[in-house]
Amino acid sequence: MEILRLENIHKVYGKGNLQMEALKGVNLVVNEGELIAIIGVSGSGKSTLLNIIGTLDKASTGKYILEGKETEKYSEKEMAKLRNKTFGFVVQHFALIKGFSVYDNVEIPLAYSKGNKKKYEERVKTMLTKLGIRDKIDSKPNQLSGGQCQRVAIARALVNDAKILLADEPTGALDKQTGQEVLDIFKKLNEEGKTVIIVTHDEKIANQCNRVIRMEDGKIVEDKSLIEVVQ
Ligand SMILES: Nc1ncnc2c1ncn2[C@@H]1O[C@H](COP(=O)(O)OP(=O)(O)OP(=O)(O)O)[C@@H](O)[C@H]1O
Repeated sequence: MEILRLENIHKVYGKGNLQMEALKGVNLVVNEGELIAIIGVSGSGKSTLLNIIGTLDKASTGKYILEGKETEKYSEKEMAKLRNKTFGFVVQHFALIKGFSVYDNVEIPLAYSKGNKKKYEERVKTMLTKLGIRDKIDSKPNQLSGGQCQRVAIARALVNDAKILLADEPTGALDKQTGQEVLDIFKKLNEEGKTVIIVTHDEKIANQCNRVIRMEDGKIVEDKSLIEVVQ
């Protein structure tokens, strides 16, 4: 089932002489439960595309239909709420808050939800257990390895039960083995039903995804399925 659709998306940064077109007419349909890699050289528009998919940024022109509704139709406030419940974000350098414990970092997305504190505490602990870092609950990020930091970031991305995980170079700051372990987590989450989109320039990572989208100069130049998706 379709979860999101981009139609003829263009993204222009800057003004006047300094204009730069980062996306030049991108069309893309993502179905629920896909595991997608977006690859391409530096500057080809991968992060721009991921940020538009995650509604962190807006297209200059074109249509974005998220779960059947045009994103243009949402107010800023509605969009923020929808973003928080739909997307989990993971980035290359983890983006953890240094002075916060692991627990506090993972709890951040819940701070915006109104609900039972006890229930949230259970939810954070469940996520930490799932990611194999329950014993690090009181540690600060500088006491953790890179792989452990990325697990904390993934736990944070999942704590709201996001349907779609968006990861921008999630293995980029990790050694090969730790990067593979992080990819294995994404694969497992995908098997459990999450839709996962990973930006990477590592072909070995991309080749383990079900679908590989190659970007070049702001356009999708290749979109291939590596594994038949059972409908
Ligand atoms: N905020 C911005 N203002 C102006 N230009 C930008 C901005 N963000 C990105 N760009 C430009 O848009 C183009 C696409 O950038 P983008 O970050 O999407 O590429 P990328 O494929 O993700 O690259 P990388 O692999 O290096 O992260 C680049 O030429 C970049 O310089």
